[in-house]
Amino acid sequence: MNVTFYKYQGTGNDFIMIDNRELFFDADNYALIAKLCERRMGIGADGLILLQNREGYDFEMVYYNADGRPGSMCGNGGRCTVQFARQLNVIQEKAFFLAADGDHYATIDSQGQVSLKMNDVVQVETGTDYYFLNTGSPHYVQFVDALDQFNVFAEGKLIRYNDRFKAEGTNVNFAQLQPEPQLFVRTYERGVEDETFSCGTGVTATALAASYQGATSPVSIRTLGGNLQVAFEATATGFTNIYLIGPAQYVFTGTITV
Ligand SMILES: N[C@H](CCC[C@H](N)C(=O)O)C(=O)O
Repeated sequence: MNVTFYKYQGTGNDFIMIDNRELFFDADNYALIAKLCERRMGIGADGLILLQNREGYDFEMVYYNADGRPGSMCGNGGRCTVQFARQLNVIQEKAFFLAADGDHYATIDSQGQVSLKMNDVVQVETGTDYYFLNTGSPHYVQFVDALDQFNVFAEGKLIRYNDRFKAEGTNVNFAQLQPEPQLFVRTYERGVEDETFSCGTGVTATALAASYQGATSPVSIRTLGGNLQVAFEATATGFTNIYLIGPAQYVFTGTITV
């Protein structure tokens, strides 16, 4: 079978996008998805996304981590799927779509920046040296010094595989407050099991955590793959009106025989 795919990236978090409106691609073939995401034997990506029809929505986003397993919400992938839906003429500059964590609204501005509304965060666990919250995916957030030199892979892996998290996994974000942009974030991603250049739900979680350390909305964030913004309002126990804003870019298209 020939599979036509589109490669997209959002601040360096890269995805294989497949137009599956006709359901030609077997969404349960996790081994094939892992193979396509593999960087030496396949196309190479941090994740794979199927764009599908869904009644009552412009489209549905079906997201898989690079290991082939169905993921939870992916913020950069969500922004890329919105841009992909526009390339396919499924939407113009506004979208209402379904993802793993529920409904999402998004808009694309004239600069190509995609603003994605994230689900409300109802609670934030605050530990002695960490925050733990769910922004569509689970995120552990720790503030550190000298983040440029920090071993994100080794330290992130230790937390992701500790007794608390090893069964379900968690994404692990390390962050540093700085003058401009306000925040620098690096993320070890579950399901990729490595540091990625950027993680949208992770940047969102870290911006919310940073508000307890004095950061104010909108928070500007630097990742290894570019800059993002997160806007939000605090509630009694969490946050509402959360937006993840940044670029989402088409890279190339191709066909692979599987
Ligand atoms: N890169 C994604 C996160 C994927 C979440 C996934 N790694 C998981 O929780 O299993 C993002 O931009 O939000």
